Amino acid sequence: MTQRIQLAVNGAAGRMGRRIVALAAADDELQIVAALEHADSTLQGADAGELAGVGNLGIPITAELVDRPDVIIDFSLPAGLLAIARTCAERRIPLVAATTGLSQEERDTVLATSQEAPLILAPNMSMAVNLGMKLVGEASKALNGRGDGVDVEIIERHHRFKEDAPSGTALKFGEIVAEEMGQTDHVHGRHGATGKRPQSEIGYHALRTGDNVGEHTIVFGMMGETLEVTVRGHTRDSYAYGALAAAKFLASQSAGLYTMEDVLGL
Ligand SMILES: NC(=O)C1=CN([C@@H]2O[C@H](COP(=O)(O)OP(=O)(O)OC[C@H]3O[C@@H](n4cnc5c(N)ncnc54)[C@H](OP(=O)(O)O)[C@@H]3O)[C@@H](O)[C@H]2O)C=CC1
Ligand SMILES: O=C(O)C1=N[C@H](C(=O)O)C[C@H](O)C1
Repeated sequence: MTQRIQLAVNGAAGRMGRRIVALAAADDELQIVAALEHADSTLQGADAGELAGVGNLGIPITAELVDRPDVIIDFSLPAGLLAIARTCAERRIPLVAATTGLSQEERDTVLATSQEAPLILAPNMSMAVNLGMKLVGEASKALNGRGDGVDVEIIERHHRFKEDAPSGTALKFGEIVAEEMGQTDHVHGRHGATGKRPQSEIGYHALRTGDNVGEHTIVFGMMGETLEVTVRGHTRDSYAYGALAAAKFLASQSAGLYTMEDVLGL
């Protein structure tokens, strides 16, 4: 029998961490070897499988990574990602980094990990969202320079518990559009006497309602017609399956920066 890929999960007691634990526990190619949380977590010592609803796995939530797993998946907070990225660089452990809400400086710090270890840093691991990014890139290229102008607005909806806005995915969509169309002003919501809308803007609108697991709509508004690209998550497993695929991909790579396009073959 081939050796299973030994997986550690950072943020293992969170909404995403629990889905990663549950799906990895049912995956013949993976073995969960560590479930990490910050030292102050009230869930220290609890069994990761029990928390994830898949029964006792004999893997307690802990703050310390004792052994060297083949790969780590992180869904935590910026501070948690920065700490685990440091560990991955020191021990040359492949890292799938999914946490959003990083400052530019934090992002650069995490990206530097790729000099020592294989790294994917992606705001969204879902197949549909990553395909949506390709489609939005194509649309932006095709619409660039259109005579009567194209107004791009990005609307995202997430659950009430989300701690960052706009979503990392919305920002990435904006980056993709701006790369093709050249908008330089990124505007977050509008209020008051805004004046006419300049073509140099991309507008971002973050809705926070109930238990929404994530929706993104990219609006290309023109004179006479509108094109919209929408991606809707139905469950968190859309992200979790992508993260597990990324972990399997990354476990056998050498140090460097990889993308979800590499993983998904897009
Ligand atoms: N790339 C992608 O595809 C996706 C990315 N995300 C991103 O993943 C992140 C987590 O989302 P979600 O699971 O919903 O959030 P949760 O708040 O449910 O989970 C985060 C977990 O990380 C824990 N944590 C906090 N600080 C640390 C630390 N220093 N070290 C280790 N663990 C820590 C939290 O503990 P405590 O609750 O005690 O603070 C919590 O258990 C967010 O940034 C979100 O935007 C989410 C979905 C998809
Ligand atoms: O916090 C979430 O839930 C999500 N966060 C990610 C983001 O900020 O883009 C990805 C997904 O939309 C779910």
